Amino acid sequence: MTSLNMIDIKGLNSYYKGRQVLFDVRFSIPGRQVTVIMGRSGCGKTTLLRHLIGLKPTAPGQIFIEGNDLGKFSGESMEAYRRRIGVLFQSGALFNSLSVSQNIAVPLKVHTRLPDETIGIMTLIKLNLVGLSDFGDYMPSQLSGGMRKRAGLARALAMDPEILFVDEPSSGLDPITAAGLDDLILELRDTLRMTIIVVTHELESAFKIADQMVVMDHGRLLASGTPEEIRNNRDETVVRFLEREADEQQAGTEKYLNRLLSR
Ligand SMILES: Nc1ncnc2c1ncn2[C@@H]1O[C@H](COP(=O)(O)OP(=O)(O)OP(=O)(O)O)[C@@H](O)[C@H]1O
Repeated sequence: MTSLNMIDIKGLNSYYKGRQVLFDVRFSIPGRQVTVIMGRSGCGKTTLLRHLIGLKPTAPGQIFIEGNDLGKFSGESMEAYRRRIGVLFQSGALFNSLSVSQNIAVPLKVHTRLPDETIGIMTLIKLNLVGLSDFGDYMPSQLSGGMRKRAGLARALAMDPEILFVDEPSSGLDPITAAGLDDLILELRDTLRMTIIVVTHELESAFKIADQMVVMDHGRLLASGTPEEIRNNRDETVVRFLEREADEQQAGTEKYLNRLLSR
């Protein structure tokens, strides 16, 4: 028996006010692996993510979740799907007026009727998972960028999602903190066996965490495959993308190190 993919995207097109930004995108996301969606700024990664989490209607084109057409989900099925997914947005998207613990408790309060005591315990478990056990009472403004990302991740994990979507985990973080977040993503895949979809333009991070990669360019799928297959892809546009990103990333790391050394 062939195993079912967690998600199949078939001929997805997308528009903002009549302007087409995704063109016939098709690929599959296997379960319990890390799939990385890569591409330069503006190529449509976040838009694709918005379709995948049901924030943008899929027609024309289809997205299947374990074989079921997302576009045909009833309100109830969509609610059930949302309970199965966790999303870490680019900014971390924490509520600034709530403490870290209160932020993590939000999905549990919205989606469950669990007593406060149970929610408190579950919140602690998630804080521990992301290495923030001592920071539950802190306000988001008191945290560093990396810690805010971790807190956002803890909130995305609050409902024990089967599928985790992460938008640009490294954005705004220094390379060392970003690497720590990559390790955490791999740990979630290995220990909790989650299906993880990461959107990024950071090459080093992408090759470190991906089981499967998808490269997008101007709203089109340029290539997909294992990291090995992408690295060996001889298509001119793919090669150019990888070389240019590597140069830019190197420049970014050098800039960071120079900044550190000049302090
Ligand atoms: N809300 C919106 N309204 C109109 N156009 C949009 C909107 N969001 C994105 N776009 C456009 O859609 C295209 C794809 O944008 P998208 O944000 O999906 O790309 P991206 O690859 O995620 O970029 P980045 O890495 O900078 O976040 C871009 O041309 C962008 O200008």
